[in-house]
Amino acid sequence: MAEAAPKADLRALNPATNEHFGPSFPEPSAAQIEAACAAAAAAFDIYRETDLETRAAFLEAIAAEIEALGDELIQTAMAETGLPQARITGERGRTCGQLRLFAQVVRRGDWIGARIDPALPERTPLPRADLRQRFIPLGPVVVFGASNFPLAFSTGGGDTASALAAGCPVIVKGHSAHPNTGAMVGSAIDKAIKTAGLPAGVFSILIGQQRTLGAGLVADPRVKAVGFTGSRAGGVAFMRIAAERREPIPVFAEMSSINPVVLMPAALAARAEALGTAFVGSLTMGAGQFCTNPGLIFALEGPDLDRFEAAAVAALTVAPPHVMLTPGIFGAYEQGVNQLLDRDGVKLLARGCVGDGVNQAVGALFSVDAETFQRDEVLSHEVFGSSSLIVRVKDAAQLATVLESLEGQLTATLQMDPADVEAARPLLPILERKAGRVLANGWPTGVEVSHAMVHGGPFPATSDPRSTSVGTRAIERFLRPVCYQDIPDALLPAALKADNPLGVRRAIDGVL
Ligand SMILES: NC(=O)C1=CN([C@@H]2O[C@H](COP(=O)(O)OP(=O)(O)OC[C@H]3O[C@@H](n4cnc5c(N)ncnc54)[C@H](OP(=O)(O)O)[C@@H]3O)[C@@H](O)[C@H]2O)C=CC1
Ligand SMILES: O=C(O)CCC(=O)C(=O)O
Repeated sequence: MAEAAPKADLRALNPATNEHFGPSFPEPSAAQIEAACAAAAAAFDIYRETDLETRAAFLEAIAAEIEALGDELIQTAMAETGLPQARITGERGRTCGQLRLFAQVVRRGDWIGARIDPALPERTPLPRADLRQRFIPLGPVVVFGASNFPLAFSTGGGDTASALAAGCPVIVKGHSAHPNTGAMVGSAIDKAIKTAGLPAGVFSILIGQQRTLGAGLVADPRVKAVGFTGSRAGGVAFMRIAAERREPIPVFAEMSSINPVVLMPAALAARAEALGTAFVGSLTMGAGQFCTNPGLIFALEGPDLDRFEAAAVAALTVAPPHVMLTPGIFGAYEQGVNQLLDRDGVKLLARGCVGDGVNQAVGALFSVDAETFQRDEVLSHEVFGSSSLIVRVKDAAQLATVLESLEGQLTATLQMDPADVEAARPLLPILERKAGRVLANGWPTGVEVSHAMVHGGPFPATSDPRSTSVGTRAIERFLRPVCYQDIPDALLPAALKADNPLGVRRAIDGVL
């Protein structure tokens, strides 16, 4: 097979104008990939044993350095993504808040998970050894940021924050859709590294667009885990590379979700119009470029659903178009919508306003009956953007069956009134099995960064349903337990020494 022609050096593209701007980013060479992996490996043993205060202050310094980039960062991210100022400014706040939250987690030290089962030399018939456990970080982590969150899910975003909090050096594969934003945030992290006096290999960013870059990083034997947010195809490609390595490694990929919303009968009867309008608000926000976008609505057919549809149609018809992140993402959206337009049994209810700019998504709302939905697998594929499908069900039994047929999701939502509680009860176990977050009376877009948040779920929402990519539990993905048996106190890590110099919480014989 002929080799693909080499691509021109990467330059930023403004999706609102299709014009390139800013400097060229030459593709990182094999030697640069090698150097980043070697530096991360060399930094690991030093960084993972930094004291809690140093590591926490480092995360806070990253937040401060990102803020110090000021308006130039906001303007650059806007030009590279087409996202509006308020959104990028809010995202910067979320990014820095996330780093500061992880700093608190690091200081508290609970993540170390210290456990001590003291020796029982007199126990019969066999004595017990002294057993002490703590979590240690996995090693260098490769992070693939998302195109749709150039700050909060990218270079200095959640995966980077949680991996650094755990004590893992990070190598970011900079997203080709926002190279300048990535480079600016990378330079902020470099400054924080210098301030903290840490080895340079604690963080690096390689900005490029060749498949060999990401693939080479995931295959490198010094890399011990991967964080990814993006397409199902990309996530699955990295799962495969990671599994085929001589030493397979975990991949925490957040990929594809269509986020079912169930309109329960009493709620629908009481507030069909308000629900229809609010639904379109969530669907069209940010051109629907959220993996939490409400892509599927389920409700019993009848006049209340007709009212909901009428309100949604009225709201969508006047919804303005919005430029999408990249021409590629716009093309994929158009293809997804056109595919739905061609499907047997699928009815187009409404389109949004058409604009005169390039790469502008026009919202799309469809409806289908539950039998057709269940027969046609294509109807439950994610269309990334402001497209959604209303599935009309006949009765409660069919609703349960159709929910049971769904793939794994990041979220599942119930719009419900108090009178719906008993009808919702049997649905909850199904939704728990399908999704990482179950909501009542909200819309799934907008993920809170907190301790109890789960932004995860069964495949294909993620590659590993046991964790979350948002919230403080994300640190657990990058840790593994080690048990120290009869190790002398002088050699034990500080968290496990007899006099507990770190003052961390420890479980002694299982009791905290
Ligand atoms: N689940 C979610 O949260 C999101 C899902 N998406 C989905 O992804 C689609 C494309 O968006 P995008 O953000 O570009 O996601 P991609 O999955 O295409 O890209 C994400 C990152 O992974 C890299 N990458 C992807 N596939 C490979 C591969 N096979 N080998 C090496 N590197 C790879 C990309 O490199 P490069 O920069 O060179 O392209 C990029 O850095 C959207 O249309 C949407 O369907 C998008 C954003 C968020
Ligand atoms: O809705 C959000 O705030 C986060 C969504 C998300 O994780 C994504 O779109 O990648």
